[in-house]
Amino acid sequence: MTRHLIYNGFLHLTPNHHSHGYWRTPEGQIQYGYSKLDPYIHVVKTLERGRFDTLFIADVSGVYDFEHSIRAGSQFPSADPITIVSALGLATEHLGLAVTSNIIQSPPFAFARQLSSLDHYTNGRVGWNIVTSYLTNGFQNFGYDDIVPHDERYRWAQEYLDVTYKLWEHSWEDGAVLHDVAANRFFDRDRIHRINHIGERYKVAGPHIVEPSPQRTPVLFQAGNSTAGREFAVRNAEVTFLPSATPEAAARDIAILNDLARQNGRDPRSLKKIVTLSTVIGSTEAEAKRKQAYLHEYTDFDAFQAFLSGGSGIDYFNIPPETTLRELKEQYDTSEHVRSGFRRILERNPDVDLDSTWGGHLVKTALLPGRFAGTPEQIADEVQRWADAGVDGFNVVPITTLGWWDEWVDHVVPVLQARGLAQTEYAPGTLREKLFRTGDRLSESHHARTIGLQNASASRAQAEAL
Ligand SMILES: Cc1cc2nc3c(=O)[nH]c(=O)nc-3n(C[C@H](O)[C@H](O)[C@H](O)COP(=O)(O)O)c2cc1C
Repeated sequence: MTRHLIYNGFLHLTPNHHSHGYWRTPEGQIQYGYSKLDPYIHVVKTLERGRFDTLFIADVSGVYDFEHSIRAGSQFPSADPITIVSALGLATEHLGLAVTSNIIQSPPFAFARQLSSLDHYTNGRVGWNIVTSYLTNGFQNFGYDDIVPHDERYRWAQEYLDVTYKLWEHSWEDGAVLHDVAANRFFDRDRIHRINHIGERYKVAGPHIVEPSPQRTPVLFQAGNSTAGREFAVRNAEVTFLPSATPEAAARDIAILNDLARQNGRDPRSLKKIVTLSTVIGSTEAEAKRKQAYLHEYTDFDAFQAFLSGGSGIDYFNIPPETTLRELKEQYDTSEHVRSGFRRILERNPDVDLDSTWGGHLVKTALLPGRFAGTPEQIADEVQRWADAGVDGFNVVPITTLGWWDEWVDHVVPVLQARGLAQTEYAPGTLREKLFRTGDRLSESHHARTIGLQNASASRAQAEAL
């Protein structure tokens, strides 16, 4: 393989991630096992068999709406991804394990401690999908009356990250672990520092209370393609998810991000750009299309609309289906929720007619899983098109989060491997080393490394007084 394309298995610990309504088919009922551990063990073993880079667990900390998403089990309920990582780590040897965690649900000190612990227990295979949360109900579950405005969430996220960076990268110097029996020193207290972070939202003394893990900072994943989202990505992310719906759109999005990275003094290659790949696999094209039609037939459009409404802040149920895409686009541009979402919908079809109606568009393009239906060879062609546009990899979206992966691994992966589009063996080392081949740690020029500890000398004095 000339270029390492990244493959993430994308799922959510919930009955229905993106195939809203499919649970009503005999095939979809495998999702009844969503709250058990064993089916996920099978998933990660399958992903590892298929040499996937990472299991990527999505998460929300609230409900999309109180009607259809609850009735249909659409991203409701949602178990905490962090709780499953130790178990999945034990069942695997190489697979990266990336969890989504938003900035509202746990204070940065507690979260940094959890991720350091997991990075130890998985020998350095942990990643973090940094999200700011887009659900109003999510904010209401953590003491807010309403969603915090979009750009303010990104400022908040930066402070949250800065606290975790100080804990992961700066609280413990290299060489702090001594195990020196003769000197009676397990640790070198002079190399372990309080961080004394005092910011707008957080006041955290430290020191970090987990010793540095193999990667220190977990591999940083992020999505968000608004202006604020892109700035956040080039400052922090190592892997970013593009909303691009076509290879042409991806090439444009990549060029914008690369320019921004360069302006920020960052090597654009250090930021991997990946897209969503959702497929229906058939042994013939006709079979794939039949399966896609079946998926479509069982789509629960009310649940799908609730999902779109909760994420966008636009109540589609109160918008007449004859509303034009142009009118909706204007609302999305100023929405406090997900700004790049509607752009993705528009770009799915580059020739989209802005004067066409929302109702027509919904029916035509509802299917996230199954956006591309074809044979393994056709899927490999599609992968090649994206790779040629410059994307670094894919979030593979299954039809059902449980059970479906064998089909991909048995039928698609061998074709991808034969064409040099997927790895046949894992590289050794931590997740970061596997993905970037530049070592276990974040690069020295990354903001997390350069931020240092303000008042480092004061912190050292305080550390001495520990
Ligand atoms: C592939 C992908 C996965 C995402 N997963 C989650 C998730 O699990 N939880 C979440 O709250 N947001 C998730 N998001 C939403 C992003 O975190 C972000 O809110 C969104 O991309 C909009 O950002 P923007 O307004 O800067 O464009 C995901 C987005 C993408 C494209």
